[in-house]
Amino acid sequence: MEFCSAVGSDQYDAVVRAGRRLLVALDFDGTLAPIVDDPTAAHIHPDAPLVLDKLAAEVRGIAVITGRPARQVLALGGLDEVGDAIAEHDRELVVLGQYGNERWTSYERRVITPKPPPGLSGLIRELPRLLREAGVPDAWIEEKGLAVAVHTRRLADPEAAFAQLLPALAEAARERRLAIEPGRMVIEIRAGGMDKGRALSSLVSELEASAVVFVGDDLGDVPAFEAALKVREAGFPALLVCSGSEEQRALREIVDLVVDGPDGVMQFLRVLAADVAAAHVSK
Ligand SMILES: O=P(O)(O)OC[C@H]1O[C@H](O[C@H]2O[C@H](CO)[C@@H](O)[C@H](O)[C@H]2O)[C@H](O)[C@@H](O)[C@@H]1O
Repeated sequence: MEFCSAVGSDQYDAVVRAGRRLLVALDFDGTLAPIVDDPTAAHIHPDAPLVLDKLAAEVRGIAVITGRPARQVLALGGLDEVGDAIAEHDRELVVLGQYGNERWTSYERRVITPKPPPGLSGLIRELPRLLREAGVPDAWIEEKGLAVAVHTRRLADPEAAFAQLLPALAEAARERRLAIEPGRMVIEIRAGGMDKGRALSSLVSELEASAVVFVGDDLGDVPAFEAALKVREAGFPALLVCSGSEEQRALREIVDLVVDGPDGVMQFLRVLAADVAAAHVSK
């Protein structure tokens, strides 16, 4: 493994030694699932169920922390079944959807979700007009219950459309006291007050984990990387891993390791599982 931070190698060794105290948290799109043009067809990497199962046997817990609605990611990820397999090792799979606003666990098997933020339904009604006025009438609108996402990936010039839309959608969000979440060819408008960092920090406390690995690919993952850094600053091991892409290079500056997209994530998790297992044997 080629680490890109000065502390990456030591942190990797320390999270391996943490073993059953280690929480591994992963983003979904671009990390566990390859990016595809149609968001409704973004299925989990075919190797992921087995890889997560093997890893779960060695660590404290596995979590998926995603911008997707929890129910959607359960279906696209086959995560119910992954939860069944993990239960065989007496481990829990936690899914935190909509940037931590929704929660599902393989022990409880129900999605807990808050009410949509005030202002969202009015904004959704206004969106077709806003898109027309921004000169991007054909952007795809994804209604997510607690949020709305506007996608440009399937347009003729996705980057230009994204740049045209961002100021208009940021203004519309600000007027309604909603948060804006730019991502890979997507601009999301959602409730503020929660992000993947808060979600990760709460989960570390809840599971009493004393080491963390977080893997993500996009700007919405930055708060989770920052939360992992706080774990490290508190004196516990934390490894920050980027699922690398040409599309999103900004994360490379803040992480310890860049792997080659979801294929690279699978390879990293396999090696991590094997190293943690070997460390248990040698104890
Ligand atoms: O937090 P994540 O799990 O990474 O979810 C973030 C957003 O991902 C989805 O959009 C992204 O993936 C699509 C499928 O590969 C792709 O077409 C799109 O361009 C990407 O931005 C999803 O549709 C959003 O709702 C999520 O918030």
